[in-house]
Amino acid sequence: MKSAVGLSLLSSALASSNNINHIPQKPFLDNACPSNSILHDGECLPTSYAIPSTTESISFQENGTLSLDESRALAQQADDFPWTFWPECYSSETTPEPVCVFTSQDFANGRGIFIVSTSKHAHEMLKKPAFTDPNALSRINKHENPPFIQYEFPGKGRGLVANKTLNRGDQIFASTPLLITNPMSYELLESERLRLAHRGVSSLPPTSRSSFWALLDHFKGDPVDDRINTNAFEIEIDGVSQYGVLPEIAMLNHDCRPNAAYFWDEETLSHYVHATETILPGQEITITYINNERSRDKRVTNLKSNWGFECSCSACSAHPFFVAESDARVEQMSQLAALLDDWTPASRATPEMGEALLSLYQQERLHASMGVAYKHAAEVYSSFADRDMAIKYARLAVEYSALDKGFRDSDVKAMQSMAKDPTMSWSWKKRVGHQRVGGGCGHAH
Ligand SMILES: C[S@@+](CC[C@H](N)C(=O)[O-])C[C@H]1O[C@@H](n2cnc3c(N)ncnc32)[C@H](O)[C@@H]1O
Repeated sequence: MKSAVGLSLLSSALASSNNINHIPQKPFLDNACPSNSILHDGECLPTSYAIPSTTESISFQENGTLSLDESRALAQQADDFPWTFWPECYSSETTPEPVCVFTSQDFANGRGIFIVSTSKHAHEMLKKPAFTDPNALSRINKHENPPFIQYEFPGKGRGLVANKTLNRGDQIFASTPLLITNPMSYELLESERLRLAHRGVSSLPPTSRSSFWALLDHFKGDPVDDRINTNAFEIEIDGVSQYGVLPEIAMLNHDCRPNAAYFWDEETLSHYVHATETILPGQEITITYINNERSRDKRVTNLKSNWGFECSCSACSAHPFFVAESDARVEQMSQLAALLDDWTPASRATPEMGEALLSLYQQERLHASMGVAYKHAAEVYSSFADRDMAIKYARLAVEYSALDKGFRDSDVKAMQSMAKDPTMSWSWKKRVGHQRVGGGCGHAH
């Protein structure tokens, strides 16, 4: 299960009061240095800053002495250099190559982005449609006339409240991150990691920089690090789990029974949020920061230890009787899911179990993750060769899972195929002949 706002575990181990001052910026003076070097503190820069003729295989050296203006001028001197500033880099014994801050102020029509990563990873990102296809972001970062207003909630700070009816499947946001940071940066000295993060924020275009500084700093440590820790989403790029900060989506508060779901689209480097049920005007729009398919105590502990707040959502603050009932349902859900996941010849799974699982998800108001239950139901019906029921639930699985996992997700694609023709699914007839223990008719369809 993906986790949402998620850097706190990593950073709490590393957090300290080691605040870094903003990097001083000196005005850049046109200089009389040769074209492959630059004036710095009255001297032409050393060879580690030599400008390559191609951006493909640049290996940046550890550096850290250039002002932003100087590094902008150096970047401008290189042919086809994709970044707005010459990257500042640091390395340690455990980093395979220097970790640098790469900024593009042009990215996403001038919204900008900075990436703290190795040159190899950052240049892989440049090959994504988000950078290469001018139309890839045509539906992204459109924040005019939003379907919500910002509201201050006692005890949980700012949140977003619907100002019109949102139906299941309605898009609420689609945004690109202001920053992406690779966990490898945690292998640098903390002062160097923080320096790269501060440098990145200073290098964003002014509007995006202001959006970053307007974010909540829940833990009150280093001001940049804290904003990242409080607001980052876990995102995967080229198989590597990283952290991204998206200021619009970071305004959504947590609820264990959320009414919206999000997913990350790696190709467009965009994060989408959709309504997963009807949200009426005046209702808060919420997402989940955690896996909710666990007991209330586990959810509360997770939120407290990783995000530092007491969960006050209705599922967490209910009367102990209702909490116990909810926990029992969640436990039963996990048992049913395990039975439905058993594809051995001894499997006792039945379509009735799939129906029971769906009912429990609905009772628990876990609409945002219903895709999982619909997938189980589609597969179990397919395994008993019930074509129509497999199609019905496969269609629902696609609709719900696409909101939660994204339209490129492998489960979504598998359910799309099943909805077209269940007989081609790997699960088709897998359990025909199995006894339907405890289920209605007691025989296979
Ligand atoms: C990503 S921010 C959400 C927006 C935030 N409320 C703000 O004012 O910017 C996450 C922070 O919001 C607060 N928060 C989110 N959901 C909450 C909840 N259910 N109960 C209490 N505080 C919550 C916590 O301080 C958490 O660290």
